[in-house]
Amino acid sequence: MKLHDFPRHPLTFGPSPVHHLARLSMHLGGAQVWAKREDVSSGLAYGGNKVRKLEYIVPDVLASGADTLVSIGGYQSNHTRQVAAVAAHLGLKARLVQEKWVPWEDPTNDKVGNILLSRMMGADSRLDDAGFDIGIRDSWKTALQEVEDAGGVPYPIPAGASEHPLGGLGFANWAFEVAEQEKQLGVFFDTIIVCTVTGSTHAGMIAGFAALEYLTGVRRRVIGIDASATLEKTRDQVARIARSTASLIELGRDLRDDEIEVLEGWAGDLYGIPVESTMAAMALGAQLEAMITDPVYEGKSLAGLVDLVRSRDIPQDSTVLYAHLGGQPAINAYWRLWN
Ligand SMILES: Cc1ncc(COP(=O)(O)O)c(CNC2(C(=O)O)CC2)c1O
Repeated sequence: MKLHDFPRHPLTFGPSPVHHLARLSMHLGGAQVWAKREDVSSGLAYGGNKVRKLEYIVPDVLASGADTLVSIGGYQSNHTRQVAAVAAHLGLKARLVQEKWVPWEDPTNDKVGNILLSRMMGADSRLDDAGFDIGIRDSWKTALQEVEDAGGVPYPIPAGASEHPLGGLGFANWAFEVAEQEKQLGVFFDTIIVCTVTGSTHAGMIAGFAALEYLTGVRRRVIGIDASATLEKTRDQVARIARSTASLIELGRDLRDDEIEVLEGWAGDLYGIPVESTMAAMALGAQLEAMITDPVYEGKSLAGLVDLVRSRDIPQDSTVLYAHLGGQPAINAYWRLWN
C-alpha cells in the first residue's frame, strides 16, 4: 500500500512546529540550522517521537481487540511513557518492563521523570535488572505471557516500537510533512539530523525521503547520530527497518547504501551516559535558544550536529533540519549533572 493509504490515528495537535535556530546558527558560523519539534507536538504526557510511530500502530491495536499495551524500555524510557500515555488516551491498560539499561547509580533514577509519569497515568511499570540491548527481550515476552495468563488481551509493542511491522510509517509520514512545511516556509532542508537508537525513527525518514525523491527527483542527506553506543546493532536495525518500510510503502526500488548513514562519535562508551560533547551541546541549545535537550538522546544528536556544522562536513551553504524527538522528562533523573 502507498503510505497515505495506511490508517493513522491522530495523536498530535497537527504538524510538529518547524523553526529557525538563528542564534545557534550564528554561533556555529556555518549552515543555517532549523529544528522540527516532536517535543511540543502532542498533548499526551509531553509527547515525543514515539507518539508519531504509535499513530500508525493504534488502528491495529483497536482492530485486535487488545486491552493491554505491553512494552519495554529503560528505567527512564521516553518510549514506555508514551505507550502509557496512549493507553490512557485510549482507555486501555499498560504493562511496562523497565530494565536497568543505564548504570546510573542515583536513588531517584527509578522514581522521577518518565517512570513517575507512567505510574501517574496508571501503567503497571515493573523494574527488571537486565541491562541495555535494543533487541527482543525475554522480560518482555514474559510480561506478554503474564498478561494473557491473567485473562488479559496483550498487544505487543517492542522497544521503541521499532521492530513492529508498522514502526517506520510514522517517520515516513514525517518526511512528507516536512515537504509540505518547506513549501509554506519557502525553505529546502538538504540535510536532516536525527538521533538513532532502536532505529525506526531514522529508518522511517530514510524510506519517506526516498519516496519523495522518487516523486520530486530531489535527494537529501539523512544523518542518524548513534546514541546506543552499540553502533553495528543500531546500524543493522536501521537498514533492515528502512528497507522493510520502503517495501511496505511500495517504493519500488532498493535503498542505496549511501541512504543509510549512521554516524558514531557522540554516544560515548555507554548508552544513557552523557559525555563532554553531550554536556556542551545541551548547554548551547539551552543558552542560545532555550531549546532543552536530554543527556541520553537529543543532547548527543545535537552534539553531532554542532560538530558536523562546525567542521563543514555539512557545507556552509546547507540548510539543516534538526529533528528534536523529545526526552526532556528524563532530565530530572540526571539532576547531579548540574549540581
Ligand atoms: C528522546 C528520544 N530521542 C531519540 C530516540 C531514538 O529513537 P529510535 O529508538 O526510534 O531510534 C529515542 C528512543 N527512546 C527509546 C526509549 O525507550 O525511550 C526507544 C529507546 C528517544 O526517546
